[in-house]
Amino acid sequence: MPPKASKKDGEPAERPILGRFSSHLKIGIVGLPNVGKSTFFNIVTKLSIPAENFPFCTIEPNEARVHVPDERFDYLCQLFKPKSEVAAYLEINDIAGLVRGASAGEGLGNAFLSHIRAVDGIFHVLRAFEDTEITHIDDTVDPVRDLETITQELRLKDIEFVQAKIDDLEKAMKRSNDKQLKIDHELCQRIMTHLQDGKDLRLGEWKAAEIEILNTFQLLTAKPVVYLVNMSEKDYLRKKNKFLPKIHAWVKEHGGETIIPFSCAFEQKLVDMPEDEAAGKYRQEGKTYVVQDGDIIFFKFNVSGGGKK
Ligand SMILES: Nc1ncnc2c1ncn2[C@@H]1O[C@H](COP(=O)(O)OP(=O)(O)OP(=O)(O)O)[C@@H](O)[C@H]1O
Ligand SMILES: [Mg+2]
Repeated sequence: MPPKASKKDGEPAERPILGRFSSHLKIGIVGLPNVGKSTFFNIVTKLSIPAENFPFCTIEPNEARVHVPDERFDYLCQLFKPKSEVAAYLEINDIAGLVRGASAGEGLGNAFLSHIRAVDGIFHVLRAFEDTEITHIDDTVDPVRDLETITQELRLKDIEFVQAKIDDLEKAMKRSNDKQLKIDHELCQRIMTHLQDGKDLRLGEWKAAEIEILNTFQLLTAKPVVYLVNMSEKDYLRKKNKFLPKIHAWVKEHGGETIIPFSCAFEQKLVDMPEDEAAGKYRQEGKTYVVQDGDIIFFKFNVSGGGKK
């Protein structure tokens, strides 16, 4: 059962999270080619899959499990000294880059869809670093255009899926008077209108019963998203990037999800350092900031890769 939206006096209603609820969470790294997805994957998982300067370097998805550090878990273990300690982990999938027209077979075609369909949430990596040596599939660095490209492709794929569902339901409705078919058909039509209006499904207002049906579809635009803004080391350290305000404005207008600015270039350096040296550097410089609901919250990473406020 998905959590219901609750509303305390004066507080805005919390948007329910669509999706599968399980103790085995999978997150997919999504974005245009050559934006730093595999580099990010290598940094978080401490692996070394190919992350080279050419589009479509990744074809097959790479998967890894990462430990999620949590000082509350450590505290409880110290307090209760349980016989076994099973800490939380997250499965991360590095997915091939998407391009404009991907939903119709451009680039690496449709294979990416099953990979995105299989995850519970999306890390959407955006390129906000300028480097003439690193090819951009659309020639110029423009993360807001890239956001539009990716979200449009995901929406188009959802439209295709829902249209097929509507066609199937209409065929079934000719053969049977089952009330559930009518309910599903009406919901699919509302989903379709929502998508055709250019809106992602996770931003819709759905009733609990509708969420249960929606969750069986595993639609791409229903998945929760965190935006990872990959900037140059210099911008990251001075906490300034010319694209960030525009990205922030776009995200605010399209659901206001979490934005995490970071730098693959900076993180890469730290990964290659001995832990003590990296920890020292993190303490000096390793502050990042999260932009959520218009607020900028500073927090420090710790060396094992997790963030704590
Ligand atoms: N912040 C950054 N500053 C400079 N260069 C970067 C930065 N982030 C990544 N790169 C470089 O960009 C190139 C592409 O990175 P990567 O292979 O990780 O992209 P990708 O999104 O996985 O691409 P694909 O979809 O083609 O697999 C690499 O040469 C990487 O070193
Ligand atoms: Mg890659």
